[in-house]
Amino acid sequence: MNEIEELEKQFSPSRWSKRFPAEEVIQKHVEFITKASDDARKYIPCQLNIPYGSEDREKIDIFGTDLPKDSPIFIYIHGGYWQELSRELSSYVVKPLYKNKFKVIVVGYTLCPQVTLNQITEQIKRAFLKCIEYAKENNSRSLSVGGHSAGAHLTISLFHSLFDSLSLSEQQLLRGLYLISGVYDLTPLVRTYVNDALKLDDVMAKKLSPLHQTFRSNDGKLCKVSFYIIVGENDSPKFQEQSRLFYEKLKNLDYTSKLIIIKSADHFNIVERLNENEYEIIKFIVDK
Ligand SMILES: N[C@@H](CC(=O)c1ccccc1NC=O)C(=O)O
Repeated sequence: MNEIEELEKQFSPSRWSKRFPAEEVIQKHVEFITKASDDARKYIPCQLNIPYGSEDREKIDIFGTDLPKDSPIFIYIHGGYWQELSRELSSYVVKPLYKNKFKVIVVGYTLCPQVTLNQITEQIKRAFLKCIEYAKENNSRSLSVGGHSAGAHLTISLFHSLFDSLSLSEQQLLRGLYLISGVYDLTPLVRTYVNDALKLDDVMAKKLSPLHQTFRSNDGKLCKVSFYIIVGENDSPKFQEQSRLFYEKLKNLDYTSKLIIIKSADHFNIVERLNENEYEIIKFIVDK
């Protein structure tokens, strides 16, 4: 394999599953998330399609609208290399958290190449501000955010660009960030198929990479947010390495962080299992 082929393999999560061959693992993933997401919308009281902007996909879905008003909130940002999937296909994460009396907000955003990745980060900021507004109106006890793959990148980008400008009471609302199989360095993607839709150059890729961005140090542990950097045992070596490096970066800056390797999980069942009550990530979210 030449260097580019090796890079493409490292950044093709489907090629590292030990359960199914590449095409099959994606097909099964989409089947699973479609069915489980439909079920969530059918059985869990929700308010769908709440706009946070004027674009078609600038909407959030709120689940658990029958729960006590001040219930804790979990916000979910889906993955798909910023160019696939949707919030409609992502309500499969709701059920176990709902059973644990969490409201879940699933965030939609426009995909590349219709918009740039930088524009997506701006959309996510606006979506999050809408969630904060909702949390304040409802006197919510806490707000946590979780993202998968590209969604983990968007989650940490949100923290990087927005956290310091929140009021103290808004900052104190934020409890945990759950970064699942995330992408933290975008520079290797520039030379792969992923960039056909992203159209990033080296400068922009670096600017948007959490591993290259400057985070202020958490002196005195003023920021109380807990970071969970989670990656699958069967994610590619590059994905595992990026998670480890990002965890080390946060740790060195004194943020409360935990690195969690999920045994026998690949890039896809690591999030599919958010549909299971006994899953360890659910316990991390609920027990914190
Ligand atoms: N083309 C990719 C697909 C992919 O990366 C993906 C698919 C669904 C959900 C998340 C994904 N990855 C990152 O956001 C692959 O080969 O696995």
